[in-house]
Amino acid sequence: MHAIEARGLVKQFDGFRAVDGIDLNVPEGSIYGILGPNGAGKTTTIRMLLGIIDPDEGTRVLLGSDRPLSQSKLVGYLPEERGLYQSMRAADTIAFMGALRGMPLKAAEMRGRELMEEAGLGYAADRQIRQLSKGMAQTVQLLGTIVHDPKLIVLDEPFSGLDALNQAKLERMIRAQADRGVTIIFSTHVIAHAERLCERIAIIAKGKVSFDGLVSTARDRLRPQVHLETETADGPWRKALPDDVRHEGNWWHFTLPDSGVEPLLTALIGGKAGIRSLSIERPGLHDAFVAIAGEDTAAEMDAPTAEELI
Ligand SMILES: Nc1ncnc2c1ncn2[C@@H]1O[C@H](COP(=O)(O)OP(=O)(O)OP(=O)(O)O)[C@@H](O)[C@H]1O
Repeated sequence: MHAIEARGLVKQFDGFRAVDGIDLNVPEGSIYGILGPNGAGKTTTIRMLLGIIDPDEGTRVLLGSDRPLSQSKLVGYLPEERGLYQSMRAADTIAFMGALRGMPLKAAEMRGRELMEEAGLGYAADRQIRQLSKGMAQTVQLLGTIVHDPKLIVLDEPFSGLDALNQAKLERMIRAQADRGVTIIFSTHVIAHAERLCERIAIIAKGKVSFDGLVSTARDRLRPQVHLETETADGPWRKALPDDVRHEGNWWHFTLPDSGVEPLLTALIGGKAGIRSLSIERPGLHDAFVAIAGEDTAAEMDAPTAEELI
C-alpha cells in the first residue's frame, strides 16, 4: 500500500515548468526524503501532493483519495514558511492547529500540553510565542503539526533554521512517529539528513525525478572502495590489483572487484606484500547522489540557503 502515488505531475509558472513530469511512490509507514537543491521543485511537488495547488497535468492519490484535501484531517503539514501568531500562548497555538484539523479545542489543548511535556518544554506552555527562542517556536509548530495524530506527516525543509541540538531532537521525533506506523515525508537539501533518517528517497533536480527508491539501492549503484597499505611497494602480487588502482607510496586505492576481497587477500599474502592495513569503504549517499544527479547538482545541495546564511 502506498500513502502517496503521483503520476506525471506538471506545474508551470508563467510558462516555466517548475515541476516537469514527476512520478512518486511513498509506501505506507516509511520515512521518505525528497532530496534536491534549492529551486528543484520540492515545495511545488509537496503542495500538489497535498492538494494546496492543482497540477497542470498528472494525477495524485493521497491516502487512497484523488481529492487530497478531503484527507486533510489525516495529514500533518509543516510548510516551508514558518509562522505563528506571536501573541498566542504556546499551548493555545498547538490547540488552534489541532482544531484546524478537526480536533475539539479542549482535547487539542490537553494533548498539546502533554506533547510539550514530552518535548521537555512543559515549562513554556503558557508563554507567548514571542517569548520563545526560534528553536522552541519551531518545535511548537511541529507539535501543532502532529497534535491530531495524523497518519501522514509532511515536513517541508524541517531542519533548516535549527541548531544541531534541535536537529537531533527533530530526528528523534520523526523516528518516534515512524515507530508508530506513521508515514513521514520530508524535503531537504542536506543529503546527510536523508541518509540518517530515510529508508527511501526521491532525488529531484530541475523539476524531474532522477531517482526514486531505497537509499540502499542508490548506494549500491556504486561499488565499494578498497584502501590498502602494504609493507613492500612492488612484487608479483601487484598483478592481482584491478586496473583502476591509484597508487600513493605504499597506499593502493581501487574499486572492490566483482570477485570480492578473498582472491585478492590470497594473492597479497602469497606474494608477501605485507598488509599493513586494509579497509573496504561502502559509498555513502553523497557519492551516490553525485553519480545520479551529477557534480553540479551535488554542489548546489551543499550550498546553504539564504535563510541559513542569516
Ligand atoms: N508561485 C510561484 N510563482 C512563480 N514561480 C514559482 C512559484 N512557486 C515556485 N516557483 C518557482 O518554481 C521553482 C521551484 O520552486 P520550489 O519552491 O518548488 O523549489 P524547492 O525545491 O522547494 O526549492 P526551495 O527549497 O528553495 O524552496 C523555482 O524556480 C521557483 O522560483
